[in-house]
Amino acid sequence: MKILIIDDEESIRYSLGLKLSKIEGVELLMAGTGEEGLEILKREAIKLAIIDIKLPGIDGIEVLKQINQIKIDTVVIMITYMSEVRLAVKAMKMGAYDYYTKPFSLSEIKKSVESVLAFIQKRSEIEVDQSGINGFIGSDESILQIKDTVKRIVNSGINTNILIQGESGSGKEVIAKYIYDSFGSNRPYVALNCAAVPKSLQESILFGYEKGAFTEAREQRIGLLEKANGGILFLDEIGDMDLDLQAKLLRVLENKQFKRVGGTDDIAFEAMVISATNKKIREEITYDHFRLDLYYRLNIIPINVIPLRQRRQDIPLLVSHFIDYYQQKMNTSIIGVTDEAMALLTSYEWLGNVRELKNTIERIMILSDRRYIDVDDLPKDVFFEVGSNTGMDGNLENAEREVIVQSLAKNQYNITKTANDLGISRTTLRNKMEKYRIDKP
Ligand SMILES: Nc1ncnc2c1ncn2[C@@H]1O[C@H](COP(=O)(O)OP(=O)(O)OP(=O)(O)O)[C@@H](O)[C@H]1O
Repeated sequence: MKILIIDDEESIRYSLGLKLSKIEGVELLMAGTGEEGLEILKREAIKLAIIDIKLPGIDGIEVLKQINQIKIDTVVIMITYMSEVRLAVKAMKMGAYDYYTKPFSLSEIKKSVESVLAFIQKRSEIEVDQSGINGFIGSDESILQIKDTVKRIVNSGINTNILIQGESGSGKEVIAKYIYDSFGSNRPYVALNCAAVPKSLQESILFGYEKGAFTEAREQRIGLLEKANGGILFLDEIGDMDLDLQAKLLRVLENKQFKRVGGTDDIAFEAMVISATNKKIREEITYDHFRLDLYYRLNIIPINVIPLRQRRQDIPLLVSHFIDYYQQKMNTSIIGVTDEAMALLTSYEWLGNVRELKNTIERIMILSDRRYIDVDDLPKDVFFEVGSNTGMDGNLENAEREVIVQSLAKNQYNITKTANDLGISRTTLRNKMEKYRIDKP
């Protein structure tokens, strides 16, 4: 399994590398900057990335953001100083698996990495077939409206263009697939994730090329526009499309034809174009990062997916959908969620939207051997973000008290260690101990 360490401190790369290289089957890669690390992440199948938050150039949080965008399923662990634990907690909300605080014990990190690798191994065993998980689940009014819009598009039989906007992880790709499935035919479905492909390669991938068009073009290659003919072209993260290419795409959409790179023949283009973006496209237009004319062409039918926190009634539905799915795949003991845990899951902010919820359930299903997911199975950030809301009812308060008591006991009532473990500040921990009348025994 390939592990990538991104840290600008050579001594950390060296010592961590030396320790982790003792784990059997591990291949280590190193990067001193976020940019270098991202290059490696795009090129290699990295299973685990250990990333320092503070880096020269783009920082660890930005690297994590880009990992989310290019949709690789690398598990991420952040490294941070105690004084920056808040950033690490933010990273966990963005999908990081865990964080280590400096200075750390190398032996503890080795142990922890071994258990993460066991988790990754177990997860890879169930990743054989994810098709069953692709349903478009939701009964919120906004989701029903989207389903209705899709029905109308299908009934009209017209090849229109659709722009899906929504936060990262809210289900834009799921909707694109849902549209495709709703046609119920064997049309082609071709996708390009603009964030995952370097801008310099986007054109040749989309348009294809003729033999000899440029030095590396040793033979003719058919592009995605051609492959999508008669079907659907899904342009994911359209906000990351190169500006020159935006102009060329606009011409294709207007003229309904194009030429391969280095080619002279016009090729007809007749397909539905579905684009998606989590960027605020209006702002991108203001900053001249995105062409207004292309926006109008793509946005014939707008679909806006609202964040999960604005359609909380869908959370229990999604939770049981994911539990059922993983239950069947892994045959785990978990078959449901306690009321207290569901209350927390429903109140949490889910800044990473459905993706974060799905990852949370998957992780608990792999790690827990209970029958019902309970409060202390939940990641610490889910627990404490909700726990700090004032409108918490008695049950949740009891649950929070219990987690604090357990964590204090585990850490021999060491305030710093416990606060660190729980991902909250020492002051917050002290306040909570006072509120719940928890005294040192
Ligand atoms: N309504 C839904 N029903 C079932 N699963 C969903 C739903 N919405 C999202 N998911 C799941 O959540 C994860 C993220 O969804 P998806 O990739 O569609 O998000 P996205 O909006 O395209 O994200 P990004 O902007 O980062 O590309 C996927 O694993 C998907 O299966």
